[in-house]
Amino acid sequence: MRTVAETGSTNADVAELARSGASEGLWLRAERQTSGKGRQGRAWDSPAGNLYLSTLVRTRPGEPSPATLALVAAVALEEAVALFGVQPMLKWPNDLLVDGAKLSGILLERVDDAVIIGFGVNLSHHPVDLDRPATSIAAHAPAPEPQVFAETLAEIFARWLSRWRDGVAPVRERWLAKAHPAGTALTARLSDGSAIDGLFEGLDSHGALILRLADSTTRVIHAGDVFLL
Ligand SMILES: O=C(O)CCCC[C@@H]1SC[C@@H]2NC(=O)N[C@@H]21
Repeated sequence: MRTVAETGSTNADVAELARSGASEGLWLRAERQTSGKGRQGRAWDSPAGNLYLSTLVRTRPGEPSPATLALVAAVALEEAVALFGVQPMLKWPNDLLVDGAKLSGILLERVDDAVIIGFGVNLSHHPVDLDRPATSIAAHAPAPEPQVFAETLAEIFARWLSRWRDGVAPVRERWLAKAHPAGTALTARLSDGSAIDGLFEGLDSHGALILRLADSTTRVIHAGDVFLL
């Protein structure tokens, strides 16, 4: 694992390395980021003390849908966090929540056949944002050292990645076991600003969210933000 004191974004760095032919298995951790990227074009505040870590997966023909790597990342992170004494709940697509507050974020980006996966985890502190409540491991248990957490996560991720290559089913099952139950009321906010209310029905084979709407039809959501009602 490579560690740097500071960079703009570990995802941007790993994307650059992927373009120049870097192999799968590369991990890059920064102690802080100056231009951390979140989902949906948001910024990810990245002061020292928390985890900023990215890796790269090279996808191959015949493997499960690359979009389902979001589930691999989420189940690996959930397992790592639980090892440090905090039991989070997964929220689609790959947020970890503790008592409804966001503990971490995962950002997936495509570069040709590579998928860059970036993990941001609030280990020792969290941003205060009344619209989007956040929390940290430190708020519930002793905060791990970022390097120790990073190495633990990399090991667990490798295990889930290899299971995923044999088929997405066990990853999907694990995700569902750790997520909000079927029937949970959710609002999905799409990138065009529209919002859809529905009940959580499950995940399709690409890991997309299936919502049961009030008129009993289902709607498949591929990208967006989801809020628990
Ligand atoms: O918005 C989210 O929930 C996703 C946040 C992802 C943040 C991580 S921190 C490490 C990696 N580098 C980035 O610039 N972003 C991801």
